[in-house]
Amino acid sequence: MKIFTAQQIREADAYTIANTPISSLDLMEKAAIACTAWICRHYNEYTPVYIFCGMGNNGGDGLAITRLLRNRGYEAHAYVLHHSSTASADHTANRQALQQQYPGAVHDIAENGLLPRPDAHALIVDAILGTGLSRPAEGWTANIIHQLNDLKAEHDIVAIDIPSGLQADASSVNTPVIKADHTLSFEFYKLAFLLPENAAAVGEICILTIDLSPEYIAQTTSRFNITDIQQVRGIYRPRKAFSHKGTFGHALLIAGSEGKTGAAVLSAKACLRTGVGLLTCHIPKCGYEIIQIAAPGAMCFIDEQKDHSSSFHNHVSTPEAAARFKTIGIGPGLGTAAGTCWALEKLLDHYRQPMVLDADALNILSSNPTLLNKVPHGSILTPHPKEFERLFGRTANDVERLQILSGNAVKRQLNILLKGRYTAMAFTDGSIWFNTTGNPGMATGGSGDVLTGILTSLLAQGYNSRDAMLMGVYLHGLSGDYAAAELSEEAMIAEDIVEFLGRGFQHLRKPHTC
Ligand SMILES: NC(=O)C1=CN([C@@H]2O[C@H](COP(=O)(O)OP(=O)(O)OC[C@H]3O[C@@H](n4cnc5c(N)ncnc54)[C@H](OP(=O)(O)O)[C@@H]3O)[C@@H](O)[C@H]2O)[C@@H](O)CC1
Ligand SMILES: [K+]
Repeated sequence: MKIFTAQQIREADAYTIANTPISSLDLMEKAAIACTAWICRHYNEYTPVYIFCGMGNNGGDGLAITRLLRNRGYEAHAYVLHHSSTASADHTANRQALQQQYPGAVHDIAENGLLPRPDAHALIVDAILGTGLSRPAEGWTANIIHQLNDLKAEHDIVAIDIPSGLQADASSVNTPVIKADHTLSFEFYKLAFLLPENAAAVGEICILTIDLSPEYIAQTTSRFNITDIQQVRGIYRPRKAFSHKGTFGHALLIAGSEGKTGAAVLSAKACLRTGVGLLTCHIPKCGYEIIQIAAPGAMCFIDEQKDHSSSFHNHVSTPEAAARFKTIGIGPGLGTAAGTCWALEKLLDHYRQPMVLDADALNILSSNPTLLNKVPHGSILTPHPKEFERLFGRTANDVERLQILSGNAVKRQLNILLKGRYTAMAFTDGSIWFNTTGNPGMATGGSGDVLTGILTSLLAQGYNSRDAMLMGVYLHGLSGDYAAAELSEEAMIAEDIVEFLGRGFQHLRKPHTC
C-alpha cells in the first residue's frame, strides 16, 4: 500500500472528482458516511456527540457527520471554530444542509470564544484541521487543541482524517496536536501515523475506503509504502515436490558468547524453522553442548576461545571456503571482545555475499565506522533505535531519522531495517517500506535474535535481500501475532515466535486450487 503525501492526497482527490462521475460534495458525503458508520458501531445512540469543526473541508466532514448522526437518532452538535475568515465551498454546503434539516445543531464559536463543556460520557469528534494544515497551530487554535486534550481523561476523542495540528509528512514534535483515541483516515495511511513520536496523537488507526481513483493510485509513485499480505504472498515461494536440502542453501550463523548462548539458540532455531537447508553455527566452547542439545538440526564449529568467538573468519579465508555458505548471519549475543572485533574485520575482508548483521555485530561497526564500508553491498542491517543511533548518530525527530535511514541505505548500498511498532525497511533505491504485523508482546528479549535467524534463512534459500526483508519482517510479526493470540502478549516469549512460524507460513500459502 502506498503512503501518499498531503499534496498527493489532494491530487488524488482532485483526480477522482475530475475523472470519475463523483462530485467533490459526494466524495465528502462518502467520507462522512464511512465515519458515521464507524462511530455508530463503537458508540450507542445515547452518547452525546460534540463535533468540533474547522473552516475547511475537514470541518465540512464534521458538519456532514453531524447531520448523518442526527439522522440515526444521535444528539450530535457541530461547533464551528472560526479560525479563518473564509469557509471552503463544501464546508458551506454542508453547513447549509445541516442547518436546514436540524437548525439547532450548528453553533458558531468566534475567534477567542470559549468551548462548551461536554456532557459526561460525551464523545468528542475532532474535525478542526485535516490535510490542509499549512503551519503549526498557534494562538487560539493551539489553545483549543490544549483544551480538548485536557478533556481526554473523561472523554474519547475521535479524529477525522488526521488529528488536528499533526503534519502528515513532517515532524510535529513540540507543536500542539490533538491526542486522539482513534483516527479515522481516508484511503491511505499518512506517514505521520507510523512515527513513534506520534503514538500518543493518533491512537488506534482505522483506514476507511472512499474509492479514490485506482488509476491515480496506480500511476503515482511513492517513496513510502506499507507491506501487505498480497505482496508477501507474491514473494513467498512454496517448495517444489523434488526439493532436497541442498536446494535451500547452507547458512553460517556466528552468534553467542558466555552468558548469551540463548541468543544463538533462538537465532538458530528460527533459521531452521524458516526452512534453511543446512545450518552451521560458529560458537565459543562454552556454548557447544547447549546449542547441540537445543538445536540438534544445526551443525557446529567450535571456537578456540571459551567465552567468545575470535576465529570465525577462517571459514571464509579462501573463495572456495566462502562459497560453501550462501549467506552469513552474525551478531546475536556475539559480544564485543577485542578478538571478536578483529575476526569480524577479517570476515568482512573476505566475504562478499549479502549477509545479515545484527546486535553486537552492529555495535562493533559503531565503534569502528570504517568497517561499515566493508560490509558487502546488499547486506541487511537490523538495528533497534539505540543501535541505529550508535551507528548513524542522534536525530532531532523521527522524520529526520527516516531521512538518515534511507540516505545510508542508498549511500552504502545496504538494506537497513529500523525495528519498531512499524519496522521501517530502507532499501538501496531509497524507498522505505513499513511493516504492520507484530504486537507489544514481541517487545521481549530474544525477539530480534529470532528475526536474524529468519532473515539469514531466507537469504540462504535464495530470496534476494529485499524480498527476504519484506517477507521475513512480515512473517516475524505475523508469527508473533499468532503467539499472542494463543498465549497473550504478556506470556509470550521469543521462543514462541519461533514455535508459531509454522502458522505464519501456513497463512502465506495461497489457497490451494486444482
Ligand atoms: N483527500 C480526500 O480525498 C478527501 C478529503 N476530505 C477532507 O478534506 C480535508 C482537507 O481539507 P482542506 O484542504 O480544506 O483542509 P483542512 O484540513 O480542512 O484545513 C484548511 C483550513 O484550515 C486553515 N488552516 C490551515 N492551517 C492552519 C493553522 N495552523 N491554524 C489555523 N488554521 C489553519 C486554512 O485556512 P488558512 O488560515 O490557511 O487560510 C483552511 O481554512 C481532509 O483532511 C479530509 O478531512 C474529505 O472531505 C473527502 C475526501
Ligand atoms: K482532524
